[in-house]
Amino acid sequence: MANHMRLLRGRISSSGLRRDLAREGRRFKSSTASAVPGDETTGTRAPPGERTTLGSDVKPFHNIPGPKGLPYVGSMWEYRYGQPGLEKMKDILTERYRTYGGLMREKLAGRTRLHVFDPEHVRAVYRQEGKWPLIEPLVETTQLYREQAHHSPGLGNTNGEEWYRLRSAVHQLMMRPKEVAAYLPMVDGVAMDFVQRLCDIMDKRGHVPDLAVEVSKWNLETASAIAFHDRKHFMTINSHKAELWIKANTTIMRESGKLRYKLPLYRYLPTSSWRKVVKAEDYLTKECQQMVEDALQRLAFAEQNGQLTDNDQFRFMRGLLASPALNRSDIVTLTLSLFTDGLPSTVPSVLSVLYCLATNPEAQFRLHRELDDLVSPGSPLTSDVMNKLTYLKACVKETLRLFPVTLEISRVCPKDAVIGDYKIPEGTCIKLNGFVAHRDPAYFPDPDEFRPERWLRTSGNHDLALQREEPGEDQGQRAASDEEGQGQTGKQGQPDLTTHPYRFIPFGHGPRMCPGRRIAEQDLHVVTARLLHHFFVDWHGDQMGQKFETLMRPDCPLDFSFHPRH
Ligand code: HEM
Repeated sequence: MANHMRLLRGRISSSGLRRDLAREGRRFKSSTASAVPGDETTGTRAPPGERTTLGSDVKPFHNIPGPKGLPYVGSMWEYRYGQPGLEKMKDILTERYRTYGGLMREKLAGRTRLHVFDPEHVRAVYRQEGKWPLIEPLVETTQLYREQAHHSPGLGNTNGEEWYRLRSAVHQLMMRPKEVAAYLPMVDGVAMDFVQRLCDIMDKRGHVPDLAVEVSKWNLETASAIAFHDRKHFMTINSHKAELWIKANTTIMRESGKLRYKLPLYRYLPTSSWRKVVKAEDYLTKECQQMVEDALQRLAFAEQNGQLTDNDQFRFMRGLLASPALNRSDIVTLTLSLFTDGLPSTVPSVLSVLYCLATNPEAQFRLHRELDDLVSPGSPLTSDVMNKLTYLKACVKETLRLFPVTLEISRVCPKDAVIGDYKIPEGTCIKLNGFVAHRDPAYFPDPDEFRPERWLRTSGNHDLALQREEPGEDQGQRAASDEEGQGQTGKQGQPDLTTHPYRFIPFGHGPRMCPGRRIAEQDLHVVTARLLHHFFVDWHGDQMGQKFETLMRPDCPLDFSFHPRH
C-alpha cells in the first residue's frame, strides 16, 4: 500500500506535470536552443489570419462540445460497457467526431481531455508545444512500474529535463538516416531468413500457422541484431524464448489498454490486472538486463582482443555507451524500447501491409513489377535499391493511412492557448486523433480505397517519386514552410485539404516524434520487399478491422496464403 501511495508522486503524476509546466514556462521565456541536437522543428509560424492570442471574444473551454457523462467518472462507462465496446475505440472516437465536430471535450475518471480531430487544430497544438513537449505517459502502467522499481523511465514516460537527457542521447543514434542505413545488411539478412522460415513451416495450401507470432519473432530477431549485434535465433532454436517475450508484451499492451478506461484503483491496490502487468514487466526487464550485460561483455572482449574492426560492430551499444549522460539503467530501458516497441507497432503494420496487398491484387502486381526490376533474390538490398522502391514505400504509407497503429498522440498544454477560437487552459490533456482525417474524403478522395498512387508524383524526368508532404517526413521543415496556408490552394481559391500537411502524421511530429520511425520504416520496407518479391499473397478471410489494445492490431484470424512466385 505504501508503495502504491508513493507512486502517486510518479514521474508524470499531476504534481510532476505541474513542475514540468513551471519549467516549461521558464524555458519559453529564455531558451533558444533546439530541442534535440540537429533538430530545428519548433517555432513554427501561424498561418496568416489565424489567431494565436487570447482576446475577449475567445470562447471559454467549458463551451467545447462533448458528452456530459457521470460526475467524476465522466464517459468512462461508455467506453468500457457501452456499444461497440473498448476494442472498437476507433469507431467510438469516429462517432464522437461526427457528433461533436473537430474539437471534443470529455471527462474520464476526473481527468478532462480535449480531443483534437481536425488537422488544422492539430497544427495549432503542435505550434504551441514548445521545444520540450509535455505528454501523458505512452503506457501508464509501464511508467508506474518503472517508478516503483527505480528503473529509468524511458522516453515515452517522462517529461522535462529527464526526457531531454534521454532523447538527446539517442536522437541521432536512432533518427539519422545514415545511422539507420548502417543496419540495412543485418535487417535484410533477417528478412531473407524469414522468407525461408515461412517456406519451411507453411502447409500445402501456403497457410502459415500463427502468422502474427511468426512476424513477431522476425521483429525480435531484427531488433536484437540491431541492439546487440547478435543473432538470437528467435525464429528457430530460440523460438520458445521469443514466445515468452511476445506473450509478456501482449499482456502489457492489453491490460494497460483496459486499465486506461477503469478507475485507477491499481495505483493504490495490487489488482489482478496490475499483478499481470508487473509479472510481464519483471520478465522483460530481467531478460533485457541479461542481454545487455552479455552484449557488453562480448563488446569488451572484442575490444581487448583487437576484434573491433569496423564501426558497424555493436554500433547501437557503442552509441549508448558513448553518451556520458546515460547510466546502466537508462541503457537497459532504451535497449528494451528498441527491442520490444516494434512488437505492438511494426508487427501489426506488416500484417496490415500484407492484407492491403492481398486484397488489392492490382497493387500487388504493380509492386511485383517494381521488385522484379530492382531486387534480386541472391543480392543484398542496398541503400541505392531501397531509395528506388517508391511504389513499395507508397504501399506502406497507404497502409498506415488505412490501418494506423496509434489512435491518439498525447500532449499537455504548456501554457494558456487558443485552439479553434476556444481558450485552452495550461495543463489541459490533449489527445490528437488525426486518424479521422485518414478516412475523410475532403483530405483523401475515395478514402476507403487502397490507392498507393495517391502518394506518388511524377518528377521532371517522369520517374515516379514519393511525395514528401507530411510534416514528420523531414522533422518539420516542411511543416514550417506550409504554415503559410492549409497546404496548397485548390479550385476557386479554396484551401486544398488534400495537401494539408497535418492530415497524415503516423509517427507524430516535432521534438517528440517517434524516434523509432526510421528503424520501423526500414524494417517494414525491407521485409515487404523480400516477402512480396518471393510470394504472391492471398487473403481468404472476412474484411479485416482493427482492435484497440493500447495500440491498434488486426481484429480477426489472419487467413493468408503465400505462393512462391519463382
Ligand atoms: C509502425 C511503427 C511505429 C509507429 C506508427 C509509431 C508511432 C509513434 C507515435 C505516433 C509516437 C508519438 C509521437 C508524438 O508524440 O508526436 C511514437 C512515440 C514513440 N515511439 Fe514509435 N512508432 C512505431 C515504431 C516504433 C519503434 C520500432 C520504436 C523503437 C525502436 C518506437 C519508439 C517510440 C518511442 C520511444 C516513443 C516516445 C518518444 C518520446 O516521447 O520522445 N516506435 N511512436
